[in-house]
Amino acid sequence: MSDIKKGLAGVIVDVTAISKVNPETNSLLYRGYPVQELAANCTFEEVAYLLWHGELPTPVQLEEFQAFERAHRALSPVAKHAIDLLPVEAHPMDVVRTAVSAYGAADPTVADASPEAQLDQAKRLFAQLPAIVAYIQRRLRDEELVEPRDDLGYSANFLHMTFGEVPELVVVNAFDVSMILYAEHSFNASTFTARVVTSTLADLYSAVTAAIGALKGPLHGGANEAVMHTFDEIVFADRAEGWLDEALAAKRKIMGFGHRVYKNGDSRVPTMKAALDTLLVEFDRPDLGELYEALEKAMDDRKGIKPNLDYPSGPAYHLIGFDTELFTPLFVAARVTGWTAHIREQAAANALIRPLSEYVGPEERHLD
Ligand SMILES: CC(=O)SCCNC(=O)CCNC(=O)[C@H](O)C(C)(C)COP(=O)(O)OP(=O)(O)OC[C@H]1O[C@@H](n2cnc3c(N)ncnc32)[C@H](O)[C@@H]1OP(=O)(O)O
Ligand SMILES: O=C([O-])CC(=O)C(=O)O
Repeated sequence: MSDIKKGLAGVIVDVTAISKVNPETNSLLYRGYPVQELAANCTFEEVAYLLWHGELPTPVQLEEFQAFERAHRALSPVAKHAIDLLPVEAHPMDVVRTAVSAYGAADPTVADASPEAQLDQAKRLFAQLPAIVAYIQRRLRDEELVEPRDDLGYSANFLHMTFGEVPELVVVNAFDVSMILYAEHSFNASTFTARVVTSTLADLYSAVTAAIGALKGPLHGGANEAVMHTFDEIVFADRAEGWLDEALAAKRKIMGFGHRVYKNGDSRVPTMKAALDTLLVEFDRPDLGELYEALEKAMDDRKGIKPNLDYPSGPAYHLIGFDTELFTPLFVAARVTGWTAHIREQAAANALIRPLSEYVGPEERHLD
């Protein structure tokens, strides 16, 4: 057997200038800036701009970008129609995947792969995703669609479209931080998927739709949902150790823990945990904080495995008021920035991604 790296573990497949994940220093840089600094000082709109353009926007550029985003916030009739055709009980990740695909099929620029057209498509998808996700949430609760407000920033408007009101600033800020932290993470499975699709010269929407499919799985983005199911199972902090022992004995994977690249903790967790702490205070839920810490400690004691970003994000989205099934679609709304930055980077220096495999099936044989 030749030297096969299962899951491409440890394999460097290309270069990227978008983000740097460094497990040795436990750091994550977006275009050179530490993500913690961006989360403390920038809005998600500024970070999106940075990921696409390589530089933070000047005040004039930011104003232009905000005006564009606000002009494309209303749910597209095609996306709405596609959503309305699906059963209400369909999983929101399947619905968001379908809505993005339908939106792309109806875009007359879909076949235009020029850098300018792809940037425009990326920015429109960025503006559309809050409308898509908010509408899916409202439909699940049998509530009417809420029109966007153009006097609000991205996150405040997202929450307004979801809940029909703008929550306290502390909630908007925690949500905005989560969007920034989820925006980009180098060659993770969904981003790599987007790059593979782009490498065939398929359009941006095909690449994003495929990436949404890759994100859905619980080993990747689906873990933020699964974390909440874990908390729902355990309920009380003093049951965390016993629950964990049973789960490990049953060889269950504990969702929200472990990472392919970080082996000593995820660089984004302290920032997201701080945002979660503000929500635990705001919603007076010390019990959830105790449960969070009890499971984290038990997992560290038993396996020495640390939480990843999905661990604090799950309970944060729960406190903000989203149904659990909406957590991964929120990840989509954030990661569409990273995916589309990578799609444009792949397209600009393309090579078809087509690795080899070692054949282990039957030797050549013939029909009698
Ligand atoms: C935003 C994101 O997408 S972050 C990732 C979100 N995913 C999750 O939280 C799902 C749970 N975690 C996992 O399944 C894994 O940690 C992964 C898939 C994220 C990373 O996996 P890999 O790098 O392939 O690590 P691998 O699965 O080889 O784990 C190494 C060892 O740690 C164990 N391990 C790793 N994570 C976990 C976990 N969450 N629960 C229990 N055991 C774990 C494995 O069972 C394995 O043990 P073994 O050597 O005795 O077989
Ligand atoms: O990098 C990964 O493999 C998964 C991850 O944390 C992300 O996509 O944010």
